[in-house]
Amino acid sequence: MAPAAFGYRRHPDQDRHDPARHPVVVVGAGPVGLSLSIDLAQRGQSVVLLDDADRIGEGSRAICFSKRSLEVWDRLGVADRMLDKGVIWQVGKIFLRDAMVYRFDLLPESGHKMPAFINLQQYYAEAFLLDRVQQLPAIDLRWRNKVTGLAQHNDHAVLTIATPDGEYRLAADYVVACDGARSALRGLVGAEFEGEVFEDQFLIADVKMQAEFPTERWFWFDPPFHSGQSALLHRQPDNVWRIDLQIGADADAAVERQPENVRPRIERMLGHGDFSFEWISVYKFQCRRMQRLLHSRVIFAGDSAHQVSPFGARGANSGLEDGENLAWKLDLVLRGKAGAALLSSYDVERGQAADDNIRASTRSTDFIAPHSAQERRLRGAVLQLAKEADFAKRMVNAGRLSVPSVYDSPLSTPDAEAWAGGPKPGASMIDAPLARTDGAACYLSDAFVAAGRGFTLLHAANGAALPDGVGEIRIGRDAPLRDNAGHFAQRYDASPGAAYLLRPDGYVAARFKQPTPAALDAALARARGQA
Ligand SMILES: O=C(O)CCc1cccc(O)c1
Repeated sequence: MAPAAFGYRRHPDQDRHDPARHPVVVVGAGPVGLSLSIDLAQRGQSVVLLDDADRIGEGSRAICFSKRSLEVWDRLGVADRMLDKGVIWQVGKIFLRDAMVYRFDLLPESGHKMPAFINLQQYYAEAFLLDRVQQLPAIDLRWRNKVTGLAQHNDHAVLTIATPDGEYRLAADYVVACDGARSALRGLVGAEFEGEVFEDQFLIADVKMQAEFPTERWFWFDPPFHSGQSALLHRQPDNVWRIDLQIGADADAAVERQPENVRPRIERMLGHGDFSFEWISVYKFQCRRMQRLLHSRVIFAGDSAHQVSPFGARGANSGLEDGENLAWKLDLVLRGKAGAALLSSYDVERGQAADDNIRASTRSTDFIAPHSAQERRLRGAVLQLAKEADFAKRMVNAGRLSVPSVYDSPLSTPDAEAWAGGPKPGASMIDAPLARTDGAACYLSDAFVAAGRGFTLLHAANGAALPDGVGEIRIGRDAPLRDNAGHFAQRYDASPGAAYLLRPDGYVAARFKQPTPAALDAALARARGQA
């Protein structure tokens, strides 16, 4: 797909002597910056969104978007388009040479609005997000605005921005850096990435062809078509297939990415030459993060803050989760309804998530690219055993796929009662199928949006008085929503009277078997960073 280009337009801010002041400036109009801007705008904030390019990203880059990301996008009003265009999948298969050793299903149960994953080229995701941005007048998107300078003050930051008309300055209460792995803002705050860059290299090719492979994730160790290395295959829309081939530490990236050198590798894999290239790149796995995501008035989200290997699909998905975690907190802080403690919890929670992701990504990278002959022998034994033995299947790590982290958070109220199941404080809500009083089917995730996407009390109708400003999802025989199939009761261990206090990002702040007004008030204050 030819990338859509957007024109630079001079803004009146550029003619001011003193910098214009805005509540939030988001830097970077990739999936994370676009989604965060939409979220903030939907919460009533005005956002200036800057991008140094004049077009959406070329090449496919991220392709796998998780259930959690789709739930975020559903709240932002864009999931339908992503689902319509994307290819839905939930099954993965792992092969050793040409024999399958392991099969997994990422969503074996029904009753969820969103699928386990979709594959969708990043340029489509960005195009759909941009269309949504254009429906929201609160977002002022400025192309070819490149951040070149930063001055931090007590209660604001001032950015210097280069444009085709020269430089201007812009002040913001908060700047959110969604400007990607090569973040200019990370350099401007003087922060470095800390972590590992792995030596092994991978060749990515997006190949256009007619093929009958099922819509599943296929991963090979030591395949006959690429001996001694690993390979990955994913279907994308428009008959485009993502192929990742491990090419080792010594490969010359500049030579390997030449189409005439890629072609024979792909022909060996497919057994024919009836394809064309859409995109080719070579990358090294990196597992690293900034030590702090908050730098005074500049907040980092997505690849500017942390990087992981593509395997596991944690890059874009964790960036979208950063955005969702930040949007409601920034909104409350900008409204003067919460203070610095709430923003600090972004650093705590998303820092933990970055560590989880880096840990998972490092483990799978070590499995895919062993460091020594001994590690390679051990891996060979695990793969052989995995054909028969369940314990060995669990040890095969070809990049387990992105799941949301469970936060050990200062915003959570620990359980005071014993629960047999259900999402615990710090975990994200789980979807469930429900019915309205007229019998129409809906999902718990729909009810959360309908309740206003603020703090929400989700309860098995208990007559509890709602704290001020809290939305409600009431489920029960005499309530607006029914749990006819019992999925809600089972997924939430929800006996009559049980209540979950949900945060605006759908995470559980607290839960009670029989809440009292005092317990709810205390949990709410804590979840707002006030305790
Ligand atoms: O299936 C996976 O583990 C992720 C696939 C993926 C995602 C992003 C880039 C890429 O080359 C592969």
